[in-house]
Amino acid sequence: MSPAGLWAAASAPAKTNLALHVGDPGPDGFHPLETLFIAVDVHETVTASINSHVTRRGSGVLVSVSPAPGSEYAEMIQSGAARLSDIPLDSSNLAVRAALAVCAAYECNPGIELRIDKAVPVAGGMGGGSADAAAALVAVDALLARHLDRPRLGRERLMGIGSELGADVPFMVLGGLAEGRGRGNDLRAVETGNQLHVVFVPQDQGLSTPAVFRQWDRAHRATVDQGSAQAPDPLNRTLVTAAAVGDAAGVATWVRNDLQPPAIELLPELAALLNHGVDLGALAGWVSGSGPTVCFLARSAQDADNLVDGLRREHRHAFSTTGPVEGAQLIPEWGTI
Ligand SMILES: C[C@@](CO)(OP(=O)(O)O)[C@H](O)COP(=O)(O)OP(=O)(O)OC[C@H]1O[C@@H](n2ccc(N)nc2=O)[C@H](O)[C@@H]1O
Ligand SMILES: Nc1ncnc2c1ncn2[C@@H]1O[C@H](COP(=O)(O)OP(=O)(O)O)[C@@H](O)[C@H]1O
Repeated sequence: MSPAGLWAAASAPAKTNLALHVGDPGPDGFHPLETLFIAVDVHETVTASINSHVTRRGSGVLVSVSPAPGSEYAEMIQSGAARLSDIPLDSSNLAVRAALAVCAAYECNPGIELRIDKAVPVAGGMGGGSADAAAALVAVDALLARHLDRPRLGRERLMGIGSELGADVPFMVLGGLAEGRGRGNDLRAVETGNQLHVVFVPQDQGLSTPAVFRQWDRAHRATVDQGSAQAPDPLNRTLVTAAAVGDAAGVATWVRNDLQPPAIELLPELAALLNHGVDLGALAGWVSGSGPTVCFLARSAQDADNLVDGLRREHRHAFSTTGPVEGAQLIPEWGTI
């Protein structure tokens, strides 16, 4: 706890992509995307406090990570399917980078301690590190505004800062359902109605996002080499409308992830799992983002629970979520702000 007793906590959701259309990379190596993000109700929580002792150590931001009690991630740690040591605790941690970026915006680093309560499996294509960054942006903004008695930077400015940290970070601040273009950080919010029920099946092994994009490149080398770089296909408006109104059958028909084939090339067992979920009653299955977490769409909360039960009977990790949910938020009752 900070000597001044000043601390703030924020949560941010995980995501999947109901559409992920990839174009040929530009000179910076990044791939232009057309994507439809949906934020789901599994959350990372970041608690930030001021600790002047921390300024004398390293970057001036200290981070610790614990599995969120009761989360599937905590179970994965307990069963040996995931290791906390996969998460860096130095200045490459996305939450640390986010805290430092907010400090830079305020031109002040009084020494900050971060605690991450992690519920989102690591390197799974669910944007857990980006959610940590988004929650840290919101928590540290509130903390420094109060510490310095200044107005908060606010959501728009935090999304701009998040853009510099990673392609997914601005969406984790925004949340809901949103179309993403460019690197995925040029966002347009979509108004939504009913909720969708999505079952996530995390894998014991992670996949590196750059490795999956490189695998995609191998299959598309011909067009890049010929100097005829292809833009990503535009989003399917029928899918966007179906997701907006919570029409699960419509989403199941049109869901599309261009990174799924390269993810399956890197982890071939994903193909059988995708078919198996549909055999167990899912409306559709897809790889979440760059994978390897697999998602299944269920018609109802009951169908989602039945699917989770079926998968868990086979000793798989699985949990059900709903979305869209809101983006990064302060948790007033967890802080002194
Ligand atoms: C694929 C997606 C889909 O939402 O997320 P994940 O499923 O991995 O969570 C995103 O595009 C990833 O977002 P994020 O994980 O924030 O990526 P970044 O840190 O910005 O970039 C990591 C690396 O991915 C590659 N990258 C990322 C985004 C993009 N539009 N083109 C790319 O080629 C680059 O090699 C980059 O160095
Ligand atoms: N706070 C963080 N939590 C998890 N991973 C992090 C974090 N900060 C940096 N990383 C690094 O980012 C990589 C991707 O993590 P993550 O965001 O969970 O996956 P994905 O990009 O597939 O959604 C990890 O393998 C890890 O090395």
